[in-house]
Amino acid sequence: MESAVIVENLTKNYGDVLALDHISFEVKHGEIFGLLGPNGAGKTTTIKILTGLTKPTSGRAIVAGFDVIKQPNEVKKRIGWIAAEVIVDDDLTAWENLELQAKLEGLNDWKDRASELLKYFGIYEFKDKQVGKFSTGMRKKLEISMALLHSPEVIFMDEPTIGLDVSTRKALWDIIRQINKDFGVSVLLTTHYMEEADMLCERIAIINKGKIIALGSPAELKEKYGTDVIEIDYEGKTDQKKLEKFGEVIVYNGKIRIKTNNAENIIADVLKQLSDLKIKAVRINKTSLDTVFLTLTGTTLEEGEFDARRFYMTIRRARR
Ligand SMILES: Nc1ncnc2c1ncn2[C@@H]1O[C@H](COP(=O)(O)OP(=O)(O)OP(=O)(O)O)[C@@H](O)[C@H]1O
Repeated sequence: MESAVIVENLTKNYGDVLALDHISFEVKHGEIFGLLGPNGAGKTTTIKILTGLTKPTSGRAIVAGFDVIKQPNEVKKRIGWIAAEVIVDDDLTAWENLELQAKLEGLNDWKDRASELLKYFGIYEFKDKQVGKFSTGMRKKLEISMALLHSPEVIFMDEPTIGLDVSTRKALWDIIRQINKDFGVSVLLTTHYMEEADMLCERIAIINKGKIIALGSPAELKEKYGTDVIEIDYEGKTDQKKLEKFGEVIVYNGKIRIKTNNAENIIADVLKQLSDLKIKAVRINKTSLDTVFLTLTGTTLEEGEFDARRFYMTIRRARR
């Protein structure tokens, strides 16, 4: 069977900005697939192309068996989309939101399905309550109900847990896993949270500056690119050369980073070498997707291009 999503050499220019640079990947049927990368990497642009909101400059994409450029309406019938910002209408009840969604989708027989979804998510008894009074978790459940109303084959989620507290985020991971299993829906989500990609996605593509720089299951990527990283905050002057016998060393901004396969075994010797420095903090980061990203790009996701201003704008939008 053809994959749920096929992306071939997708490229997108916004004027001089090359937002996507020949990316290719496939999402298999029934898979939870993640696009992981910092702000500005091209994640939203990818989702916008796959949901028909914008056209690629070149390349090809097939979603649920249809070409997103040539058959956008066929694609739209078969996909659900959950944006980073909350899309429910606070002034309406949950049921009215579903009714509006049904109208937008041109659905006639939607009421049984809507009841079934609200029951599935445990919010049926609140169906006639105004959504403005819902908790964040309940709103997310309603949003997902709306996205599932027309029984899509593929769901796109752009930064689904941005701005959520840790427990709501984890609850949402469970929901995403459940709908994937119970409704057989394939999921393509974007995230800049390493842990989210690691915990939730069967396979991920790491995207940076418009390019896919690695693709595989979290375990495969850790195996291939992962290392332990010793991180030392210091004051004083250090000689990088002295440390190179321990592994690959990066020194910048008052931080030393050493990539190694056996952090615990060498840490004492490393600190001995640095006895003339004022050591402020020492951390050992075991292999994780964060160290995979560091190996591939020389920077961590947080340091990368995480844009706090845009992040808080998104949260403000979500809270409105
Ligand atoms: N409408 C637009 N006009 C011009 N440039 C754009 C437009 N949309 C995105 N870009 C640029 O394209 C690049 C990729 O942006 P995109 O939004 O896809 O990244 P992202 O990984 O989703 O990050 P974010 O989480 O910040 O949305 C960035 O350099 C961005 O500034």
